[in-house]
Amino acid sequence: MIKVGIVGGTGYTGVELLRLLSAHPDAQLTAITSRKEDGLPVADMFPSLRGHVDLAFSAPDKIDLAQCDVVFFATPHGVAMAQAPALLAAGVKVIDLAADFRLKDQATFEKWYKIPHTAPELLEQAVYGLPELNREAIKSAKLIANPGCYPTTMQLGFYPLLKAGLVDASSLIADAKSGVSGAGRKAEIGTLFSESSDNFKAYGVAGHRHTPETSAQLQRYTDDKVGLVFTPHLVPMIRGMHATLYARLTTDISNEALQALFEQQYQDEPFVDVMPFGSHPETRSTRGSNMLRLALHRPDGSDMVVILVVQDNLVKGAAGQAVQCMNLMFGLPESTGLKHIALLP
Ligand SMILES: NC(=O)C1=CN([C@@H]2O[C@H](COP(=O)(O)OP(=O)(O)OC[C@H]3O[C@@H](n4cnc5c(N)ncnc54)[C@H](OP(=O)(O)O)[C@@H]3O)[C@@H](O)[C@H]2O)C=CC1
Ligand SMILES: CC(=O)N[C@@H](CCC(=O)OP(=O)(O)O)C(=O)O
Repeated sequence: MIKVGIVGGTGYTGVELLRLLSAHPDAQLTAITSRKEDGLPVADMFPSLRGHVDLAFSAPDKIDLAQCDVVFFATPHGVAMAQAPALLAAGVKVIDLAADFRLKDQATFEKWYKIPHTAPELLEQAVYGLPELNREAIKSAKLIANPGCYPTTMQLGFYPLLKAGLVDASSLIADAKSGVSGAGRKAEIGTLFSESSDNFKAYGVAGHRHTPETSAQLQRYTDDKVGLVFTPHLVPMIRGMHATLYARLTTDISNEALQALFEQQYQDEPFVDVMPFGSHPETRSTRGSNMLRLALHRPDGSDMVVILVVQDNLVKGAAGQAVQCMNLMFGLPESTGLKHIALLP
């Protein structure tokens, strides 16, 4: 059994990790931290876990995480970078769901996250945890930078087109919508029921930190300079993310050939579903599952290709993806513990 620690067990991605890992056949939950809920049984806070998790939360300074084989950080940016050096030195693998190790360039990280990076020496060894595009490196990684939720949709949607050199890399557009759980469980005015329900708005239009993350990753797959305009929106739902991606074709290609390109790219992927051409994937078709679904469109008379991508921001966008990485790092079949079908309605 893999002994698992979770730092930040009271947040939305933390409780999602608990849901997935408590049912994982090869994982044994060993340590779950909370600064505020030290001593409280996990199932008292989250009754959905009654009968599944019998541990209590521990304050981070009261627990020896070095006893774990792997520690997940489901914490705000800046927490993992403080603790990862000692854990890695003790032989513990680390999977960070935050952005501490996603950007290779320290200055870019500090510009966007507005905190100093305290473990820049680890940036080079950190492996970006997007299994569909980085599987071999993840298998031997000791430190995983789990991707952001929006970047997962953008990369898996644009990648086949960029790799095949079919689109203008300099004019990519992503118009994406997230459910409110994407903002976490912490109290904030913008996520109050009366602010976020029956309401719809864009944010971060002038610049969102997921733009440099996504651009840097996409740049790995093309020699042309990647230019990405990304606009996130908050929608009045709890879970789910929908990205509408636009790319300008530079080659004359049929719809059938485009569809075949995506189907071939993802044919062996357990968590990417290429739907029939012209489909309209719904966020609820991924709710609670680790599946990302996408569909291609060609607006009549246009040289643009439109890719619709949906996922559950807390699963494929965060905790499920992190467990997918754990499976790879420990030599397990990649889908272990991740075969849930989405919840309808
Ligand atoms: N929500 C989402 O859809 C996604 C989130 N992410 C990223 O995952 C991370 C976690 O997000 P999310 O679960 O939504 O956040 P939440 O705000 O819901 O939870 C944060 C957790 O971190 C703990 N925490 C906060 N500060 C510290 C600290 N200084 N030391 C130790 N623990 C701390 C909190 O617990 P306590 O206060 O009890 O200690 C809480 O359990 C973030 O970096 C986020 O950007 C990534 C992809 C998607
Ligand atoms: C709705 C909402 O607020 N979403 C978050 C994204 C959460 C996430 O995936 O981002 P990081 O891990 O990079 O923080 C946001 O836009 O900041």
